[in-house]
Amino acid sequence: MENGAPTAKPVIVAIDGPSGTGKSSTSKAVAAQLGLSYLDTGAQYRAITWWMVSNGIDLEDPTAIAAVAGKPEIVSGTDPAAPAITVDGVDVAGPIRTQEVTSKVSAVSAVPEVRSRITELQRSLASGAERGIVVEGRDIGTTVLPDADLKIFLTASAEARAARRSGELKGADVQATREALIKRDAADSSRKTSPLAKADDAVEVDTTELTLAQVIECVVTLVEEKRAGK
Ligand SMILES: Nc1ncnc2c1ncn2[C@@H]1O[C@H](COP(=O)(O)OP(=O)(O)O)[C@@H](O)[C@H]1O
Ligand SMILES: Nc1ccn([C@H]2C[C@H](O)[C@@H](COP(=O)(O)OP(=O)(O)O)O2)c(=O)n1
Repeated sequence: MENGAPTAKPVIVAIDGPSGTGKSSTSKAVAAQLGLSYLDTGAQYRAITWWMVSNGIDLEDPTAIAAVAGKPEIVSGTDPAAPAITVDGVDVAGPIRTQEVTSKVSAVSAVPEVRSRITELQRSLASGAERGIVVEGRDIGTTVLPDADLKIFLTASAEARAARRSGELKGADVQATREALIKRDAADSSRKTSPLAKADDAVEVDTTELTLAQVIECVVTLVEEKRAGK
């Protein structure tokens, strides 16, 4: 605090939506631009899934998943310029993005014991962010941080999302990517515990026809308006 000026109240921003709508790229850029922390909650669910796969846990059996949900120590960095994630001290930023983890993460993240463990980590990171934080995921506005200052729900057509994702996975078939995306969204939206859903008080932004720069600008403006009390 300089010259006795009051420190700005930390701002909590929740960004939810299905896969490929732009949550990670938007959240990282908004956090960097506004000097806030950043948390990728999907990376945490991927990390616990990676640990389960590496330890041979039967992922068809929710009881087996629940029994070991408390075992791995997951540590997330919150610097938007260098998002980091470790499991029991091992850097898993690369391994959590494999096709195998992607195809299994919905089954693991549907287990209530996994969700309560990860939700606790998320709340602790959010409350410790001095200047505020942008947290992206599926249930942030509805369940993890229902009192967030601003909630955004990003959407985009399945075609746009599949094209974006297959662009990332160099050479991936757009049709196959589209089907895998739709299947994962359906699983994430239909699970019993904190499914992917738009909070009643979230602002919905359809990014189908917007560039990433336009989405970032839109969210930055919404945060600034909130901070100004508009
Ligand atoms: N509005 C947009 N227009 C075009 N491409 C986008 C847009 N938003 C994100 N992307 C690209 O789409 C891909 C998926 O975005 P990402 O932020 O990872 O989505 P999510 O976190 O919702 O799954 C990335 O390669 C990103 O650069
Ligand atoms: N808050 C969250 C975030 C992610 N998940 C689950 C469901 C998602 O399919 C996976 C992976 O999330 P991630 O955001 O990495 O997915 P994308 O491939 O970027 O779309 O994790 C969740 O259940 N709750």
